[in-house]
Amino acid sequence: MSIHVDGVSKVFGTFSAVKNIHLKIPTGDFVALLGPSGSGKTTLLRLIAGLEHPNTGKILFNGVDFTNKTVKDRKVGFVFQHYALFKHMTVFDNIAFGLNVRPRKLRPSKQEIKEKVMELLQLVKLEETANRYPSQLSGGQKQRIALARALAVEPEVLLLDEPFGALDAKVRQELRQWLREIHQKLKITTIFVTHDQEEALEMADTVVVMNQGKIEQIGSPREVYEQPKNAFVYSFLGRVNEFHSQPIVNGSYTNQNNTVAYIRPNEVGLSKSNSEKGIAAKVTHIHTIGAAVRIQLIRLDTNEFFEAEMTAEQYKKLGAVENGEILFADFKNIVYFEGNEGSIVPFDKVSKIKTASGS
Ligand SMILES: Nc1ncnc2c1ncn2[C@@H]1O[C@H](COP(=O)(O)OP(=O)(O)OP(=O)(O)O)[C@@H](O)[C@H]1O
Repeated sequence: MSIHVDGVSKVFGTFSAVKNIHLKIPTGDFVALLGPSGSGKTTLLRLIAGLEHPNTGKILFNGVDFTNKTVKDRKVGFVFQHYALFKHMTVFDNIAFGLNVRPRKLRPSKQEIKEKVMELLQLVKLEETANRYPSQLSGGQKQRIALARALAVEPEVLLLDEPFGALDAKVRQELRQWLREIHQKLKITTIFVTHDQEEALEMADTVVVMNQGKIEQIGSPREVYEQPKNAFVYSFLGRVNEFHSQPIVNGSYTNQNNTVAYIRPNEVGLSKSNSEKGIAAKVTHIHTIGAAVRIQLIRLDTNEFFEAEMTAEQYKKLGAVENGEILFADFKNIVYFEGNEGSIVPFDKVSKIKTASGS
C-alpha cells in the first residue's frame, strides 16, 4: 500500500509537534524516520496509524483519503519499543489474538488460525516458543513475537516505533538483519522510527531526516549521507568536527557570512612532520574503539577541539603518539554551511583571504 502524507500538521495545546509534512511512500518501501528526541517522529507515525488526528492536511492510502478513518479501517500493524505482549497469554495465543477477536463471520477456523500462527513462528524463527509465556522470553525474542503478532492480521502497512530501542547492541544488530530479510520476503510497506543514524542508514531504502517537527531531507541512505542538504543533516548522520573561528582551513580561508566548517574525523589526516598545509595541534587524548583509533586534539591557532579517526594500521604508520605531542592536521574534505542550520556553501564561494603568514 502506498502512503501519501499531504501537508499534515499536529498541534498539542500551543506546541507544534509536526509542521506541514509532505511525504510520499511508494508500496513496499522500507522507510526510516530519523531524528533527535522530540523531532516529531512518533507523532508522525501515530498520525499515519490513525492514533492521532491531524489539525491540517490529509493522509491517503493508495490514493484514497483515510484522514477521517479509524485505526481499524487502516490495515496497519504495530510494533512498539516496549513489547506490548499480553503477559497472561502464551506466545501462540498472543500471535493468534488479532484473529481470535475478529467477529465470528470473519474469523478463520481454529485449524486455519493454528496454521497461520505456526507459519509466523517459522518466519520469526521461534517455533519452539509457542507454549511459553512472555516472561520466559528474552527481549529480542519478545520483539520477534511482537512482529509475528502484528503480521498475523496481514497488514498492508507495518509501523515500528524504535522496535529495538530497549535491546543490547549485539541483539539489535541481529534483529536489524532479520527485519530486513523479513521485509525482503513480505515486501509490506514499512515505516520505522529511530534516533540511531546507523540503524537508519543500514536498514532503510529511504531515510526521512526530521528536526523540530519538519522534514530536513528525504533520500536513500547514500544520498542523505553523501549529499546532505544542510548542516543539520550532515552533523546528525555521523561524527563531525565543527569549526567556527578563523582561519578555517589550511590558513587561506576565512569565516565570513556566518559560515561553519565541518569535517568528519575519518577525513582528518595527521602527520608528525609539518607539511605546507598542516595545522598544528596538540594531542589531548588517544583511545581505541575496536579496530579504530580516535585521537582528540586542540588547534594551536584557534584553540578549537577536534577529533581524528583512523584505522589501527594508519595509526601504526603514524608512529607512537603521546598526550601533549604536537601533530599536523590535514583537513581533507571540509564542507561549509551557512550557520548551524543553513544550506551548503560551495567551496569557491567561501571568501578567500590572505593569512598572516601570507600563504
Ligand atoms: N500527547 C501529547 N501532548 C503534548 N505534547 C506531545 C504529545 N505527544 C508528543 N508531544 C510533544 O511533541 C513533540 C514531538 O514528540 P514525538 O514523540 O513525536 O518526538 P520523537 O521524535 O518521536 O521523540 P522521541 O525519540 O523522544 O520519542 C515532543 O516535544 C513531545 O513532547
